[in-house]
Amino acid sequence: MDFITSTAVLPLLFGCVGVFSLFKLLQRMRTSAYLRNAVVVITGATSGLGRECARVFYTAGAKLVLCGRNREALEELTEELTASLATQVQTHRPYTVTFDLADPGAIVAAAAEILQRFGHVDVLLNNAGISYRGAIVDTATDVDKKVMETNYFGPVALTKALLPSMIKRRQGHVVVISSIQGKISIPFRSAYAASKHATQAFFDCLRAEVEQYEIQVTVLSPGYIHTNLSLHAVTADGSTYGVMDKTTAQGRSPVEVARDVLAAVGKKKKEVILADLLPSLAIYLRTLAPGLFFSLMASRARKERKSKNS
Ligand SMILES: NC(=O)C1=CN([C@@H]2O[C@H](COP(=O)(O)OP(=O)(O)OC[C@H]3O[C@@H](n4cnc5c(N)ncnc54)[C@H](OP(=O)(O)O)[C@@H]3O)[C@@H](O)[C@H]2O)C=CC1
Ligand SMILES: CCCCCCCCCCCCCCCC(=O)OCC(=O)COP(=O)(O)O
Repeated sequence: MDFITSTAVLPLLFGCVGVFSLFKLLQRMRTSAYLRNAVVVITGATSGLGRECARVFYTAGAKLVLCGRNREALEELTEELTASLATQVQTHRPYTVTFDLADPGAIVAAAAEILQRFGHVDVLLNNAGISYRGAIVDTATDVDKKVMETNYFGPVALTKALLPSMIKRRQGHVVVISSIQGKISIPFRSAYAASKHATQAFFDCLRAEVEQYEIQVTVLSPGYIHTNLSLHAVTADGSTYGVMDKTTAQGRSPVEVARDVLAAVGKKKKEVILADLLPSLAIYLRTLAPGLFFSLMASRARKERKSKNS
């Protein structure tokens, strides 16, 4: 046994570790080469995941275009990034563009400004989004529209505004942050889940249509992340929810998720689920045993209503 361990198993083990490490190193080098000096547009850069994505893409040497509605927050982030310690690659001072994704005219103007300034976009990271809490029966249709405008029509319009220049160059990468709720629908999230399902569908269609131009499309579906999403969520009457939910507070660190986003973009992944086992299994359950999934969701709705009323 000792003989086998020393003569065969150990060298094989070291060999495997060596090959794996080399593979990882090559992957990191490929990501780094892909993003160095690349023009990367990030929406929702003022907070949460977008802010952390800004950090990792900046450190990778990308030429960032930071987008959001809050000019001051964008300027603050720019100063913070440029003041950060030297990295291994040359970094670039981010450019900021302020616009509301619910304003179609502002989106077209922002895309024109970005193209005027940089000539092209290498990576568009559609990250901005808003969540919602409420019962369908109580929810004003304007609330449904607001969520769809921010999470669906806004990213669609921005993508369409930048797509012709990507097609012309036969180069570009469209990335979208969807959600596990783009795959399964849970009670009291109707507008949010609908907007994320629509996002998934649209960008799946886009992927197929632009493959001929060598344009990449990556859809990422995270589970809970510890950001301000629940604080910023809109409720049935249009007011802000303003609560840090336990599920959000116990979610993954946005720093870690941003690293996963960077890796997925670097590897030009088509789709990535960034969630724990249970939500990932729930996606399979929805497909393979929909009746059981619907019963579980109905029970979840009953429990949630009961705890709200008690
Ligand atoms: N946190 C979570 O548990 C999960 C989040 N996600 C997704 O991650 C993405 C980022 O959210 P997260 O960081 O968590 O949440 P945050 O609330 O922390 O950040 C949301 C960002 O979106 C921007 N935004 C919201 N509305 C608009 C608008 N109308 N126009 C332009 N920008 C807007 C905000 O900018 P500002 O208000 O300054 O304009 C902010 O920068 C979202 O798409 C979300 O659905 C997916 C799965 C889980
Ligand atoms: C084979 C056994 C399978 C067992 C599956 C049981 C079903 C469990 C249901 C799990 C539901 C998970 C919901 C996850 C939701 C989520 O991660 O959402 C991410 C977000 O976008 C969060 O937004 P929110 O505004 O809702 O905080």
